[in-house]
Amino acid sequence: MKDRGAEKRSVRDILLHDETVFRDINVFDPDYVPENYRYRESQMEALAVCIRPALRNGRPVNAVVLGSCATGKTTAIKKIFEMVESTSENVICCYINCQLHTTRFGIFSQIYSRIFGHQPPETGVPFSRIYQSIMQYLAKENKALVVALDDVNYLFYSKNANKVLYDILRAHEVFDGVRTGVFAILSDIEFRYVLDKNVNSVFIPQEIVFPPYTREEIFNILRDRVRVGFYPGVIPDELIERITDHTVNTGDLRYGIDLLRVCGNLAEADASPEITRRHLEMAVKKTGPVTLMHTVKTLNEQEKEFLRSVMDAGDGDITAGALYKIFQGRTGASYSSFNRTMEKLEFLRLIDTRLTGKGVRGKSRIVILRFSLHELERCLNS
Ligand SMILES: Nc1ncnc2c1ncn2[C@@H]1O[C@H](COP(=O)(O)OP(=O)(O)OP(=O)(O)O)[C@@H](O)[C@H]1O
Repeated sequence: MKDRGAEKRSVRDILLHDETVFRDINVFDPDYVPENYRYRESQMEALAVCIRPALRNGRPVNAVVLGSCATGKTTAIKKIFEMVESTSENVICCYINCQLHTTRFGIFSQIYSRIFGHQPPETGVPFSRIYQSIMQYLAKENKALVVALDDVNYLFYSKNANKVLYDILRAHEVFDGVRTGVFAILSDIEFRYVLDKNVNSVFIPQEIVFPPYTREEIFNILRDRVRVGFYPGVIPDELIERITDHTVNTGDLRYGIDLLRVCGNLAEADASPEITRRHLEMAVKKTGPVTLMHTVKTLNEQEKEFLRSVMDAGDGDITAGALYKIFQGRTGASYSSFNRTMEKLEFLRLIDTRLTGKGVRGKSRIVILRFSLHELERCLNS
């Protein structure tokens, strides 16, 4: 690199600097689908077995796809959907992120848009008309529909899971010949029993499990990403080993991939042709817990204010009553709205609450943050 070692660089230098350590920076994006997708052959086969009947005029088999965060569930679904659609025109595959789409209308709008190539109008069209258009199209064209509901636990919170599954899976009772299936993706194993308890027997799924990656697998996945994302020689294997250790400690492969990206950016900011140990140390300080960050980003302002109130309360136990006073000071919201927010954040595993046995009928609760204040602050401020 031309200006390697330059002590002081002007803003203009930085903007015009045209050398890069990245062969393809998109490789480090959260929704990048890697060409080389290893260690998930048996899960891909299980997904294929579920879809196969749909290719032969039958009904797809429902599945629940289980595994902790960043174990490759979404990637597997996207890859298999891509394969199916390039193989056959008789199956429509629709991937829906339930963190973004939590209502019946929202979910069926996504399916509608997948089929017709545009969203239905947001107002003035009743749900039933959208639903009918979808099902009539499937019946008339004799096409099967497979819907992947990613992070389906968000639908439980909005209490829409049962209705949505029912709408999709019992369509054939009203629309003759319609063939539909659902892949429900869950990253929190604890929700497995919630699914059984809350969803009626219309959904009897095959279970496809994505176990956590071993250390060696993580190292190989990160090294593959390095090969595609960086120019040769940018990062030595020894540093990939260190990043692997950090990744194993957090249990989140996304964190490792993000560390690589941040390291690359820091090397570039230094006009260094390679990533050094110092860049990694800086990157570790800069990079927050990716999954927590991801969840916090999906919260609305009131939910974030709740978390800020927890931060205001500082370390140590705080009762729900005391926390409400802080929350009310920040938002002016009612106690019932505070309670609803608390339930949602507990549901999303951001906080825990525990009964103290005191207060009215022993119902006083304390609120416990499931992450450190420091981590939370980083996520709220990013
Ligand atoms: N076997 C693999 N090979 C290469 N990259 C992988 C593999 N598994 C996961 N990844 C990468 O890890 C990141 C997270 O993967 P993905 O989104 O598929 O996980 P997930 O299980 O759906 O996560 P979550 O439950 O948190 O949504 C992505 O960048 C993906 O490319």
